[in-house]
Amino acid sequence: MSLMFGKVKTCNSPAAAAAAPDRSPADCNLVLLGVMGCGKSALTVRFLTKRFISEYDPYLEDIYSTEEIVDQQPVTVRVMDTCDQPWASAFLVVYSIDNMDSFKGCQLYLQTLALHNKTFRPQTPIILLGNKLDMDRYRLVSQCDAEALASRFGCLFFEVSALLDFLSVQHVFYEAVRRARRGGTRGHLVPAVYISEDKALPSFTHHAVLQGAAGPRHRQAGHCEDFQSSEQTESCHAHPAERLQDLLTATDPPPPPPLTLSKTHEIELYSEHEQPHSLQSVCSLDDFLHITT
Ligand SMILES: Nc1nc2c(ncn2[C@@H]2O[C@H](COP(=O)(O)OP(=O)(O)OP(=O)(O)O)[C@@H](O)[C@H]2O)c(=O)[nH]1
Repeated sequence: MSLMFGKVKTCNSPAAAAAAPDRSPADCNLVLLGVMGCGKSALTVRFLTKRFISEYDPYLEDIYSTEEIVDQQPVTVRVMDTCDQPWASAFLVVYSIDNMDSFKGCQLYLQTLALHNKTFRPQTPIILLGNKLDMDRYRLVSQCDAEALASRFGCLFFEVSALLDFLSVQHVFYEAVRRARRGGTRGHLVPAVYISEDKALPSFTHHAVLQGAAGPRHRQAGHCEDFQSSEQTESCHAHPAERLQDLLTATDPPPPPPLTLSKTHEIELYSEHEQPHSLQSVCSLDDFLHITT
């Protein structure tokens, strides 16, 4: 699979221009992890475009870049929606508050990331993010449990609704940028780790699979009923902690894969009540989003 990068759009905002007249923005790579359907694409698109779009093609992955001003400092934020990039400035581990399996999936991600953070300094910030707050009446994951999990892994915790609330979503992404800055993780390379989020589901998927950056993205669900039992499987489906440990024992992190730029389009995105938001990407938004309406 070729990797595609969104080209950084020209910074149109006067505030951005005033804040950084003569220096290029820092980069911040945010990676969203979470099981299928927890709302990673919705959060990504909400942050990038201020809009909520209800349906996406789940097989499309992409990386988008946008220039933002966070605490008066310009930053180029690259958002990677469950991609297999080998580096991240911060991770957003997402679940849906009305889906307990998605929350259990987060535990596995956090365990895996915690192992990674033990080995490498500076630590890569992690945010546990409960999505679909608008579904509160169907809530299955309590705030209390989520706070406890976040505290266990030393990460921040937020609940948002990609459907209802742009500002809260923006706040979380900005907070990730702040944490990445504080942690000094700018430009920090981490080993190539690919997490197949579908297989990370403890209850209705097979196994969490960590692979090199070029690894495929598996979609088919397996039949493992018990997360613990995945430890006893063959090596290609080993427990993620074991696979990660293998990766971490390598002295040199693998180099990033070559970047392949495809067509570039300037996309002008309008929401009903907002100013136009300009975003340049490697593909048209319609390629990325499967808009059914
Ligand atoms: N009610 C509600 N629905 C949401 C919210 N965010 C996402 N959804 C819906 O949840 C479904 C899955 O959202 P996606 O953004 O595609 O989830 P994903 O995690 O990217 O899924 P994959 O791409 O398959 O991994 C879609 O039908 C969205 O419309 C939210 O905040 N509230």
